[in-house]
Amino acid sequence: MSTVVIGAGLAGAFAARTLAQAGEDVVVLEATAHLGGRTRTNREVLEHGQVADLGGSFLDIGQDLLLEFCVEHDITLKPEIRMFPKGPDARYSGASILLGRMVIDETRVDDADRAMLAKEVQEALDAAPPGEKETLKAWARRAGLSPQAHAAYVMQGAFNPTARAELVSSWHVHPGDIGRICWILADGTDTMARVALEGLEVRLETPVRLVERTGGGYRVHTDSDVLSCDNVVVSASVQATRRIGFDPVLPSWKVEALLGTPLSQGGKAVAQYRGGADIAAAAGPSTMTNGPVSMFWLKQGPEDTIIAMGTMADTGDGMLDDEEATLASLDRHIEAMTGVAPERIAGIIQNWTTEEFVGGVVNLGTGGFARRAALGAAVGGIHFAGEATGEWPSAMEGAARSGQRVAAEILQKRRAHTDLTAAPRS
Ligand SMILES: Cc1cc2nc3c(=O)[nH]c(=O)nc-3n(C[C@H](O)[C@H](O)[C@H](O)COP(=O)(O)OP(=O)(O)OC[C@H]3O[C@@H](n4cnc5c(N)ncnc54)[C@H](O)[C@@H]3O)c2cc1C
Repeated sequence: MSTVVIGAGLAGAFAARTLAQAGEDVVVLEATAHLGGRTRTNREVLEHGQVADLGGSFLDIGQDLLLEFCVEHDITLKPEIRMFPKGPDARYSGASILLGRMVIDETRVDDADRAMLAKEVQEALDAAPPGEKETLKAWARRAGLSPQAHAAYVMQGAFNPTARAELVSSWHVHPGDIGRICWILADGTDTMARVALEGLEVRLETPVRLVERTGGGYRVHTDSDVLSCDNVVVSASVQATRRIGFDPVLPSWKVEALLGTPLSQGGKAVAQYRGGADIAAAAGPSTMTNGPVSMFWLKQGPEDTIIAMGTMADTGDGMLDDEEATLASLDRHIEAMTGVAPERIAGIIQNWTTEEFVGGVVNLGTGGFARRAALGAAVGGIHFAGEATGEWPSAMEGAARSGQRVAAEILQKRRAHTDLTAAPRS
């Protein structure tokens, strides 16, 4: 066997697929019982065969590798959703996000108030734009926003769940290069990894414990097996990579990069309701809130059902471990939008903070490109993929591209070796 890929998330799936297509022998070892990693989809809990995406769900404009992959493999994308409207001057910005539907303290902010808040924020953005690394809170203070505009501006940071929304860098919402046009996968986000891994050898519930260098290659240790190979692809999150043993130990620059790269913390809540048409009409494509569900969006299903999916920051208040309390809060947010207590028929929440083989949500670009380069650099025949390792920051596209990158590294090395051994001796 030539390559062992650790992890069946998008990075591992795209690495394995690219290698296999080039004729390499590949085995994928996945710690959990699921394909897709942080694009996990639950198919058991919701009624009418509806799927619950527990991790990544939006393919945003610019995620071209994955969008093309979906088109090529007949993976159905739901029609485009504009999560956030354009601002008054046709820009997407921290202010235009505020033009979307909004619930603060479980009370709907009416349209006139929202427009006032957005105007106040837009004027402040024009007068004193935030610095690239300035946090939402720091800028809101510097700009002298009113208390309500401050609250509304800062709560946007929790949209891509993070423990301390106010400490997210302004870069994440201004300029708003997120949520311009998004697509959701009709059959669940994990469909991409499932399709990419079709026909490949994948061993589920097989956590890798140790990667050991031998004379000419590597031995990969699981609880029940030791696999020998020429190359290893590590596609686990930074948190999960820290738990894998390496013998000899990884060089200090790699360890420092792994230790210095935080993941945001949080999860996802998904609830299914009756009365879908009324909820859709009142709530619009997406609603921002000041928690515990930071933002939710809707997907209509059969028989007038509707699914609300929301991201949750882990603020340490225990909500991510309290399914009923979290779903009840989502109910109250829907009620705030519609004026009627909704009839919930199913629900599920996913805590990524405590997920053993992930340990968080995403790397929010806090590392900078120097750290990304160190995270992605190979150590001998050990190649590192994953959303935190590529130029594309912290998203499904970044993960998939990083998988292709490590596959190219391995194939190039293989070609160079073949050329060398085939070269005539002079
Ligand atoms: C709640 C949430 C919402 C998100 N929303 C979006 C979104 O809307 N759009 C978007 O583009 N991105 C989104 N993301 C981010 C996106 O899902 C991730 O960036 C991407 O899926 C990461 O893929 P990956 O392959 O790098 O890592 P992972 O998906 O973490 O895959 C790594 C795999 O390695 C396995 N593993 C770890 N350790 C071991 C071991 N020792 N042995 C064997 N296997 C191991 C893990 O179980 C996992 O399956 C979201 C993420 C979350 C959690």
